Amino acid sequence: MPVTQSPQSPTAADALENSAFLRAARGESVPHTPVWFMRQAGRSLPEYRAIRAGTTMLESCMRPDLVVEITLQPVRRYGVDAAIFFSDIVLPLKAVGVDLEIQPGVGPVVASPVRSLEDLDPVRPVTPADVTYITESVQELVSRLGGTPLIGFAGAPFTVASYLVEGGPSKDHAKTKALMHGDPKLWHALADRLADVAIAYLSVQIEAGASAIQLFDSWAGALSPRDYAEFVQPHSAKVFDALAQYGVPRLHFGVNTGELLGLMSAAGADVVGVDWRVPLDEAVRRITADGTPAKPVQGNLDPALLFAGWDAIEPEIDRILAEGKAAPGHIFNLGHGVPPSTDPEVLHQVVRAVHEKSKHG
Ligand SMILES: Cc1c2[nH]c(c1CCC(=O)O)Cc1[nH]c(c(CCC(=O)O)c1C)Cc1[nH]c(c(CCC(=O)O)c1C)Cc1[nH]c(c(C)c1CCC(=O)O)C2
Repeated sequence: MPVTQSPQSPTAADALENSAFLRAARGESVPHTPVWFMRQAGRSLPEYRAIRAGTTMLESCMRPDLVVEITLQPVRRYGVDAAIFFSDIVLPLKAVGVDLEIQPGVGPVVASPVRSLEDLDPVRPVTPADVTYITESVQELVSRLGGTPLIGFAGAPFTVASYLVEGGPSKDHAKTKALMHGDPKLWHALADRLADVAIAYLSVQIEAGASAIQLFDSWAGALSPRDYAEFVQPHSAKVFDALAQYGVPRLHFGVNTGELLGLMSAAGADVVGVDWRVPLDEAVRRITADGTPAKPVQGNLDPALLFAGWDAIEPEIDRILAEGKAAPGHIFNLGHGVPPSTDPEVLHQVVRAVHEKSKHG
């Protein structure tokens, strides 16, 4: 097994290995339920808005000074149990020269959407030399974070393909589904290429010291289980298989994936992320329906609840912690990303409550 870079001191390495996040991800007993938030770094934090002023999103992702500071901001403010690397799912494409940008308030926009096999030529996996700033940022973060794990991430083949085929964000993913069914050969070539893109990008992050990885298939919930099984699962499985050699926990998440939880788990995830639509104990039933043993789950407070007041949030935390006990490990999170208008104080209160309520649990 390749040895990932350890933090400098043996005590930090020990604290890291025994962190609540990594223990829960491995299904081991924990001192408290670990908690972090998808999109914990970002516009909800005034210190993020200040440091990002005048720099585009993708430029920021290529500057280690900004990546390190932005990744650390929510860890400092909230005391979350894990940091997530500040980057974006389209960064590895930008890094190899695919013509795209991230438009504020919109998302990734691609200049020449994929329509033919020739359009795949620019879509190639990064080499470490393409992204020295990623290696540098991860190494610096690992040494600064000490006992707090750093989660690396990438976009899964379907979700990244959707941006490349639609040319930008889409509600129905209609062009992507049309390509999938109308030209399966091109679809599989694209998805296979994007599996290699994710493997390369995640390998760089793990080799630089990331303790876990999350594969975001945010938009997979748009697919029927049948389409997911035929057109998507084999490509995501390729990513998980290729990373197994590193031995770090592999998390998998998508929105609206209630019907897909079993298939997404079977793709090779060690931890299954769940949005707010399916209670965690029901998610465990769906994951184990085909006879596979239960595995740790992550989730699943509805981000909309962050605006409902503490009297509404607190019972939801209690419910989610109780339902999470059905799994061999539970990592508390939202059911999707932190909305930009969230009051950071509410997130801080959630972290404190999860820790307090789950102590010795
Ligand atoms: C689908 C997707 C994207 N990017 C990502 C996903 C999968 C996760 C999910 O489902 O939310 C992944 C992502 N993007 C970003 C992170 C940072 C780490 C974290 O979670 O804190 C992560 C994990 C930073 C970002 N990525 C982006 C921002 C906002 C940029 C800004 O601050 O102007 C951030 C902080 C831009 C982006 N990039 C993308 C979108 C939809 C947007 C938002 C567009 C907008 O509303 O402005 C594509």
